[in-house]
Amino acid sequence: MRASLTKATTAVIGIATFFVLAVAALAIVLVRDSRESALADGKAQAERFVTGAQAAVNRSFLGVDVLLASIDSLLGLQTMQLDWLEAPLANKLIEGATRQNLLVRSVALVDAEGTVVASSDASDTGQAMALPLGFVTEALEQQVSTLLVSNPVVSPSSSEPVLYFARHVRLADGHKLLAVAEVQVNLITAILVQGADISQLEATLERNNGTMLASVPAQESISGTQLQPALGMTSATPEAQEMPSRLSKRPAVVARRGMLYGSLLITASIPLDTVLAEWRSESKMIGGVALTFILVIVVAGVVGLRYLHRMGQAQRAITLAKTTMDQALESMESGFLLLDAQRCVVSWNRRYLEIYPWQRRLIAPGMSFERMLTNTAHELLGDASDDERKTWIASRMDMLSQHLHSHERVLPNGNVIEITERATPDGGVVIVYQDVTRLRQATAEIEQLAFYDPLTGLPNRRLLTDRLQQAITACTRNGRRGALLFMDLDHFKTLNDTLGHDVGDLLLQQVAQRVKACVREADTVARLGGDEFVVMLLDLSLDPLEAAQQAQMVGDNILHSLNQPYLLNGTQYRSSCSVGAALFGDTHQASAELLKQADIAMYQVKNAGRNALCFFDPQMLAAIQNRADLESDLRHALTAQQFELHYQLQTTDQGVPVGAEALVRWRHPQRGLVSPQQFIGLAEDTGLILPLGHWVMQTACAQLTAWQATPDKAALQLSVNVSARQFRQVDFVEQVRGILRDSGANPNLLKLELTESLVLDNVQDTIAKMKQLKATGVRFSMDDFGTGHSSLTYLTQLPLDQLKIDQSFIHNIGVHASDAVIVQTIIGMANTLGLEVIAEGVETEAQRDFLAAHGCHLCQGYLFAKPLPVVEFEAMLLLHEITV
Ligand SMILES: Nc1nc2c(ncn2[C@@H]2O[C@H](COP(=O)(O)OP(=O)(O)OP(=O)(O)O)[C@@H](O)[C@H]2O)c(=O)[nH]1
Repeated sequence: MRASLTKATTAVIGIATFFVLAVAALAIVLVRDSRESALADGKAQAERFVTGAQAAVNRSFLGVDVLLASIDSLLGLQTMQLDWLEAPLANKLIEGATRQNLLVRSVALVDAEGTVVASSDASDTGQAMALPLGFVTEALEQQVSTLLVSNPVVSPSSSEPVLYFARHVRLADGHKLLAVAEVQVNLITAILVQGADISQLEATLERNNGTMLASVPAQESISGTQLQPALGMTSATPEAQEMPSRLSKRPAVVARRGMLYGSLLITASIPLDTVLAEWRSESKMIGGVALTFILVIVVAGVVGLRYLHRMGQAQRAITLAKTTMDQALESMESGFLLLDAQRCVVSWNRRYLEIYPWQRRLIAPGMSFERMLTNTAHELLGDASDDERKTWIASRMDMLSQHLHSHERVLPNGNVIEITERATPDGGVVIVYQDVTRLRQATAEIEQLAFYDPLTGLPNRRLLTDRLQQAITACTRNGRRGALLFMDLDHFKTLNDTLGHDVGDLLLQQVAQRVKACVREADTVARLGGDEFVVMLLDLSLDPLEAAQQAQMVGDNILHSLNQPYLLNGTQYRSSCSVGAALFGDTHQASAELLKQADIAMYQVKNAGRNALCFFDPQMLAAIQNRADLESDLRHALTAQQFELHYQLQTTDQGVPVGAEALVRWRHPQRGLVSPQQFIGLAEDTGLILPLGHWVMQTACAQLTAWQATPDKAALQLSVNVSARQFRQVDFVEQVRGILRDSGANPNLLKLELTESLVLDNVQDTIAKMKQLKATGVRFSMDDFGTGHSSLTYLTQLPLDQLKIDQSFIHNIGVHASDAVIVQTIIGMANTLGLEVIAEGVETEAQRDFLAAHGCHLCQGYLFAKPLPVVEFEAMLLLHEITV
């Protein structure tokens, strides 16, 4: 393409140059020819002129010659002697003859001395005639009388330049006389010009030796002088020549003609300026036209070259764009195949051949796509019959014609190729092949992560919910039943805590395997998280009872399977699980609702002792709903100031008040007074125990401060229960100190009651915190003592002040002998350790007496007082009603 452009450029330059040269050459030829012709015309004109002048001057000179020659016979000189000549008569005769000739001014007859013998002007007779020197002698010495013409001289009579013409005549006595005619030069020049009107013409009458006799224009200054070069006579009618003009010496065409009279000739010079004047304007015109042509050719050439240059630029741009496009296509991550409107291959890229390596040996521009498909069919459908292959090819061609845009194919190597087809404006098709193997793998992985539990590979909550919703819809439609088994491993936390999280994971994986083995393929086993699994059973009986039996059977199988020993990292382990079951299919329920039902049933099993299966009971749902409502109310109770403290008296066995236990009460606007048994557990589960505990501590300390101001109550101690969560707070010690500081209560009167389980949970932390608080004066009592696994070891380490015997033992005094023994032991232990001991739940005098008899002199119980609001409590103290 580039070479052809270069050729075209060269051709344009060549053609333009050729035409320019041709026009220039033609112009030069025309100009030269025209010059030649102008010169020829000029020469012809000069020759015509000189020929005419020659004839005219010859005629005039002949007239003068005849006049002079006739003098002889006119005067009869041949028959007379000189003495016989009668001058007056001769004068008259001569005058008469002279008058016949217009050219001649006068004619005289002179002797050898130059004296006028007779003359047309009678006055001259006898006078010496002023002839040029030697003229008379030369004329007389002629052997044969011929006309002799003198050089120009100024006539003495007319003072004008004249020429003298002379011829001698012989007298009878042998004397020679000379007949002389005087002719004015200007008359000769007039004859010479003949009225011709040739611009800047120079005409001369001269001798062969160059002596000029007359000229046009008249040149008196050089008249008689010799013109150079002397032209002489070469031929009778020599051609005109280019040479300097005779007078002004300017370049000219010069023609000449010899006269009848020997040595005289006539020249005509026409300057080249005149000759070539017309040629010059013609040349200018030719030059102008040629120049115009040349300009047109040059402009056309330049336009052509510019067009070619632009074409070259456009071609370079196209080439660059094509190269860029080719590079882009080659570096494309996708395969690319371009088909024309006839579905034949136009182009493809490297990636296409990487995806379809078997096309390498076959593909070629112009090959039909159908043929390529035949090749592909052999690779993709190795075992297929010819008919199957043909069908495959036909369907593929069909797809191509329909422009389905995008579809996928799996190659024999497992790669997934997405094929996208787009129609091109010229009816062809661009097919893009993208390897989406990784994308599909990633999608599958994402799906796995989104819908499956990574630990067990089981469907997760999301997928279960989805499938459950579908199953509920399907069951509602076909009337069949399904069941949901909600499973939670028993005491799984203990396994985690004892053998570690990794071992816990192993158990979860084995549980997943075992549960899967207990159900059919169509059923779903999912892990919700932690140790919670759900089994969704499908296609159970239409009859609800039968369906429940089928679910029970599967559930029992699962329980049995999970009860079998596990081998976890070489350690044998036994586990069980609790299963809650819920049937679905009779009405359309939300999946969340069903899950909740099965969950409730599972909690029922947990409460009932675990390792069993229980179907969902609607009453249980009501209880749970109630608990949820209570929780919601509890959250608002603090801000709504619905809590209050009641105080239960602590006294000596003699009824002397020593203090009180602060007990929290919830006065609900609708429910009335809610007992702590109903809400303390809930507050602990929800974490609300923390703000509640803080409020109790603040209120109790404020009360202590208030009592300090009244002498009868200033010594009362106040016991406050502390929950485990509250005590475990990192800043618990700080909180108590802060409350004491803010309230101004005496720390020695504040007694914190801790349970055995709290203390045992983290003995070291408990001791540390107790010691810190003890340092500020706070006292400690061990609540519910005797119910836990108390050991002497930690009792000795704890900075306790008091043991509080649990009311269950007090209640059984006199009922179970063993409990009475326990009470005695506790009292003994307290005495041994130097601790105070107090009994709670003292309701009878017998109990009080038993306790007093065995050394426990502090009591709390209905026998002395019930828990009372502060006003009533204080009123009770005032009335001293304690008279037991
Ligand atoms: N190993 C392991 N433990 C987990 C995982 N997810 C949650 N857990 C633990 O599973 C335990 C679940 O305990 P719960 O079901 O609440 O209590 P439990 O000990 O099984 O007691 P019950 O269910 O009342 O019998 C918690 O200790 C969680 O920390 C997990 O992916 N792997």
